[in-house]
Amino acid sequence: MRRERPASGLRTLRRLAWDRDNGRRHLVLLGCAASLLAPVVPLLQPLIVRDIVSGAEQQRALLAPVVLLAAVTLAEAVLTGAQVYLLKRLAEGVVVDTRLALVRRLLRLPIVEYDRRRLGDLISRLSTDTSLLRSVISNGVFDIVSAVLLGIGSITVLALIDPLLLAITLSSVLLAAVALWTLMASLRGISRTAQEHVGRMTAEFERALQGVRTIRVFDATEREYERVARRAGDAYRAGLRLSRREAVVQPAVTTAIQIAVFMVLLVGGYRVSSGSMPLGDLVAFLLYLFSIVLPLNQATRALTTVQVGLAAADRAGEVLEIPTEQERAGAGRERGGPGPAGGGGEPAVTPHMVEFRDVGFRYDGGPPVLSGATFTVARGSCTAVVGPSGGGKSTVLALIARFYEHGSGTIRVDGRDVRELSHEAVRSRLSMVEQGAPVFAGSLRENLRLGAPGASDEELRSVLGDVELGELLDHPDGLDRDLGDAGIVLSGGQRQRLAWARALLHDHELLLLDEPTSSLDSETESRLQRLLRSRRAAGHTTVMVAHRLAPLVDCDRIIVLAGGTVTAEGTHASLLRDSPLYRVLAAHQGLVDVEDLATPGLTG
Ligand SMILES: Nc1ncnc2c1ncn2[C@@H]1O[C@H](COP(=O)(O)OP(=O)(O)OP(=O)(O)O)[C@@H](O)[C@H]1O
Repeated sequence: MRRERPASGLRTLRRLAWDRDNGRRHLVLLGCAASLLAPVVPLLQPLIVRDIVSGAEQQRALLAPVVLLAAVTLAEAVLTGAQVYLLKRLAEGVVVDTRLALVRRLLRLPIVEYDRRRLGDLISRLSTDTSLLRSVISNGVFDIVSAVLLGIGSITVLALIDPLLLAITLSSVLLAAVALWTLMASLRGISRTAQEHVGRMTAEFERALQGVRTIRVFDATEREYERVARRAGDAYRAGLRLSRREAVVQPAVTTAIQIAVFMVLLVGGYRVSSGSMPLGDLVAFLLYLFSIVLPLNQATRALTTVQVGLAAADRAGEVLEIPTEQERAGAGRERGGPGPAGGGGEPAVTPHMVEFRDVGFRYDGGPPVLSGATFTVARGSCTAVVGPSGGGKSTVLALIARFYEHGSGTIRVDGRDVRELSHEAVRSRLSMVEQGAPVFAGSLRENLRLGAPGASDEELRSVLGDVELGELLDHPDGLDRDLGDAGIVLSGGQRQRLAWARALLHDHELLLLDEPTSSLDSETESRLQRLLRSRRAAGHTTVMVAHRLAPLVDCDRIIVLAGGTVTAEGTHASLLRDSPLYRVLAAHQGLVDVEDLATPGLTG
């Protein structure tokens, strides 16, 4: 089941901009100060203008108020510049922090989370959603604060100048407030839906790019385009719903202000002409009205931006609240080095490098994949796991590497219950060649150094020779050669040998191999087997999963896994004698005569 904890965008923003002591608090405080100061100038300006108008009417000296007006206007320009810079800086900081926090967490999630989620959607949270956060801070929250303060200040001054005109103004502005309130109630939800559609579109597009060759061959380009287009259409429609709400609100606010201005002009003009109101008061009143028009419009836009940004922060927060692999498993009682279960005293070397006792496992609520699986892998041995497709062989390797938490029973690695070890401690004992042998975009050197960052170029060249990849060094760029996305410039066999080279360089005591020779010719396969024999001679342990039995015949022990349980184990020779299933596998690969299949008990 997908776990969707409700995440609060506000909480996420607070965490990133304030809680973490990352030197950004002073920016937040300065931003707040600038927002508090920003309304002061527009509040002062009309009062000074009123003085100037009255002074002109009464033919008083105007120098002082004019100089004051110039100083206040200059101060406003400086303040605005400082505010813009501070807020942009704060916004960029929050965006980069969010991105880093997301990447940090996204690289450390339990493997099961990657199984559950669409990678494209996770990428869209990192790119599109975090960009939306920027405007929340740079022209969102603080604009609203300034506008509210300016509004309160203006209303107070307007009340002092003329309460009747203020009452007329407020009744019109109430209309705008109702429209705004209605919009805000729904904006965040619609925006969140729009962003989810963008996430799904990215996921569909990523899927299409990943399988672009297959799509071409099966003439499915147009159908794939339709899939992406459907998601783009969903995002477009959600965007339109958003725009429709905004389209109602913006004019409602503007019209309300215009009505207020007309009413003030009408009533104020009448009162000035009848002598019950000084002209300076009417001018000042109108200037105040105009001075809140712009911030009010700005605040309307800012409220929209904030809602969109908060929806984005919700989505980022959702990921940030998924516990990492380590957090979910609990910190692991011990992070330490090799030793027997229970620990204490001098670590003893146990005879088994891997031990499965009655292990039961199912993927994320699916059917049982392993049930009561029990076997051991002797230290320094080469052990193979064979069996029908889908029988759980790769799952065994995944559980040894602790990619998933097993349900029941006990798994020991190097004599230690894996649940007592941290994930890092388990993995510090092993190397792996995965099925499909992933190669990373980047240079040959970067790929080789993935698990051995300190390896010298000499060591890299030597290991390439060991796995028969010396030919790659003939390229003019040598170790700097760019291997393209997912190692596209390499052949399937080269990619597999590169995965071998990487695992050998990593050189840990336990080597896990999942179908490691499926793309190799028999000569290269023999060469790699010799490498395994020398590792075995050095006391290292190998667990190998393979369909083809030929490369496994000289393994010390072969485990036959079918239906999630170990049905037989022994050497190639003993299994041919004792395991009907193994004989069937061997016969289908031409390792024994088909007549042998007639042996009694074969179908049992
Ligand atoms: N990440 C996953 N999420 C859900 N189910 C999975 C996952 N990986 C494997 N399975 C299921 O678990 C079962 C065992 O898969 P596993 O890959 O371990 O088999 P296998 O013996 O290695 O098969 P093959 O020889 O074809 O590689 C299969 O039924 C498969 O569908």
